Amino acid sequence: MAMPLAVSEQFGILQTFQFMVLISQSFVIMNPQSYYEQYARARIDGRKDVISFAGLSKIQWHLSWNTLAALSIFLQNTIIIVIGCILNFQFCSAQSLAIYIPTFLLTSLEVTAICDIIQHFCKTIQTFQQIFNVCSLLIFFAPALAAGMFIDSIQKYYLAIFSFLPSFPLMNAIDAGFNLGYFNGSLSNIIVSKNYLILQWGLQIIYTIIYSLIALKLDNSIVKSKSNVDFNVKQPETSEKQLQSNVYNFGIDNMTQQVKEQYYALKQSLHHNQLTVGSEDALDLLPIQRPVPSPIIIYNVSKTFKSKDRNIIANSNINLLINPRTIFGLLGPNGSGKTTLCKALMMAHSLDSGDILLENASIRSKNLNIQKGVIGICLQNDAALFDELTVQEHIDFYSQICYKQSKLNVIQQFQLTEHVNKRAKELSGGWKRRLTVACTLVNDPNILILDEITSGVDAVAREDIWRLIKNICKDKTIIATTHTLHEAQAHFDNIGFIMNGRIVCCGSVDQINKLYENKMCVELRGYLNEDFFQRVQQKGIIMQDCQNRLLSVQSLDAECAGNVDELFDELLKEQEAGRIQSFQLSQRQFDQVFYELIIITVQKQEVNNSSHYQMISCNTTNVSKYLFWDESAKQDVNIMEIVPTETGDQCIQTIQIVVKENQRTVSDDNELFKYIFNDGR
Ligand SMILES: Nc1ncnc2c1ncn2[C@@H]1O[C@H](COP(=O)(O)OP(=O)(O)OP(=O)(O)O)[C@@H](O)[C@H]1O
Repeated sequence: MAMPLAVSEQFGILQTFQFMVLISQSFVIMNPQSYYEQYARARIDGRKDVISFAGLSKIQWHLSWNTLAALSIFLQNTIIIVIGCILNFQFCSAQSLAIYIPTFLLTSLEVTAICDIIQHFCKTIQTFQQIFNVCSLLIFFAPALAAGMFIDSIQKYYLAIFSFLPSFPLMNAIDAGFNLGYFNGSLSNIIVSKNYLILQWGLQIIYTIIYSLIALKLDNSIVKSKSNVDFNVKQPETSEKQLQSNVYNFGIDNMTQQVKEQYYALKQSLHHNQLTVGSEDALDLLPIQRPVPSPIIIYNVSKTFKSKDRNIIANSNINLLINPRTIFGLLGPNGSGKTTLCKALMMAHSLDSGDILLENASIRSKNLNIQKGVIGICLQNDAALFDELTVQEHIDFYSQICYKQSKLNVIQQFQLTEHVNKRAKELSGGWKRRLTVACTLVNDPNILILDEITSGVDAVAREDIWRLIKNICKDKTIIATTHTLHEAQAHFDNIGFIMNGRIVCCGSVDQINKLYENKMCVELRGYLNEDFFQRVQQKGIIMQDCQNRLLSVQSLDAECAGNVDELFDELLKEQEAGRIQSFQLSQRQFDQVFYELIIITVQKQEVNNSSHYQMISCNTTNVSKYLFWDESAKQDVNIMEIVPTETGDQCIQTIQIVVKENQRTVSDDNELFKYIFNDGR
């Protein structure tokens, strides 16, 4: 071994080398992926797979891990020292090696034992890192720096005191002494000459044993292989809806390893992505290959939710063809089945019958490729957002887990720039909705499902959101649900009205408007006599009351055959004659069309072979009585729901009744009552 140079002779190189040593040590201790963090992760995780794989007992595994850990640190430092020897640095003498190498080994054992203790008090890897870093600062660097700074000015024999401290402060003090250029080699001489080295090793062994015993005592996971730690610490708490949203938006269920494995396995097996359809009927209906972009075909889709006492038909024989790159709106009252259909599209539940073709593949083929990366869905209530994450963190998070990443700068596009550092919980409803849509678009899906994305958003923000979506998503097929009729009229290309799980009307906004262009609404103060009605009827105008005549303002519906002018003239004559004080003639609005459709649907006695819908009005008390008491009726009849009518009469309620499949059809209310309640009431 070459003789060490004097400090003054090697100062420049030494400084550089010392700096490297410091950096390497900082890296080991501070880096989140550092060796110790890996160790803690393994400990916190429990690594049952490693244990069973190696066939080791838990304690054996723990000890082997400790030894491996120690060896790894030892190797790292040995390399540094050997380089130092080759470069003939002062501290790399045989004497120094004798101090350092075994000390590093022992120190590493101590540190892993300390990791065990720290991890016991940590619920997450992050907390572990934080505590470990603070401890590192306190027990590694602070004493080391202090010792390094004063090492030349203190009496040599006081250095012995350091030997009685837990050993790594001492060794790091020596390290720092070297690294910072304060130390000139005399300490190693003293330690060796006074046999402090042996004392120090002895102490290190004792400390390691003590730390390990404390760790063993504290840490049940070693003994019971049961961790009290949530390993999924990088993930914010995730609700079922959020999970669905993540899965269906981005295709990677990063919450459970199992799903991830399945995903990759399926991805591989679906390498040769062929069109597959779920039923032979669908095969008959649809050609095998379709050009891209392809329409979405919803064919004969039905879904019934079964509960203990009743079945809810959420979707019933739905058939829709949604052209690519168009916006299709699903409108319907609460509980009509919109969300259920959206969920069917994203394969959140199995279908009772029918099939859906997306991107030339059937959802029944369980071809995960068609959902992952293809469909983006914004569920209601901003389910994809995490309260504690900022806007930027959301985009980063979804960018990390997405299947294919959009080139779009969604933050900019959705004008979220000034909110990037706000947490989701600090955003207003409208901004949350924007962020939800932005998160969905990170994955650049071909098909976008927007379930009531503008609910609770003011009119201006609503327009803004739609303007942005239409601007950004020109090449996407969008299926949107809404309760806002104006929104549907203004922004959707085609609309499907859904009621009681059935599509009752479907077409373009223009087509639907056209159906009603001759339908007028008349509001007037005063009363029209029978003569008036007869007169207009002769002109082909059919009018009827739609509200209570007792009100001073009378509302009437009028269906004109293109002769609105004549109706206006007749009304004017009535006003001049003093029979009415004022009147207003207007075209039926889109929302009135919608409400009318609902009324028509519920009034229409739909009878077909498979199921039968009835609306009946009856006394609430009797309904309740028979609903719950007449067991034989319950076997044959499913009561869907009880909807109070708007008559204001509390004892009259409208109930909707669905007769089970293959029961005989019932043609009128009386017979239905008889059928249900067996007593003709
Ligand atoms: N998981 C389920 N279990 C049982 N019933 C369900 C389930 N999901 C939906 N339903 C029922 O299916 C029907 C349709 O529900 P869906 O959520 O599809 O309606 P919707 O049109 O989206 O309503 P809204 O406009 O209120 O969101 C409702 O009667 C609902 O109670």
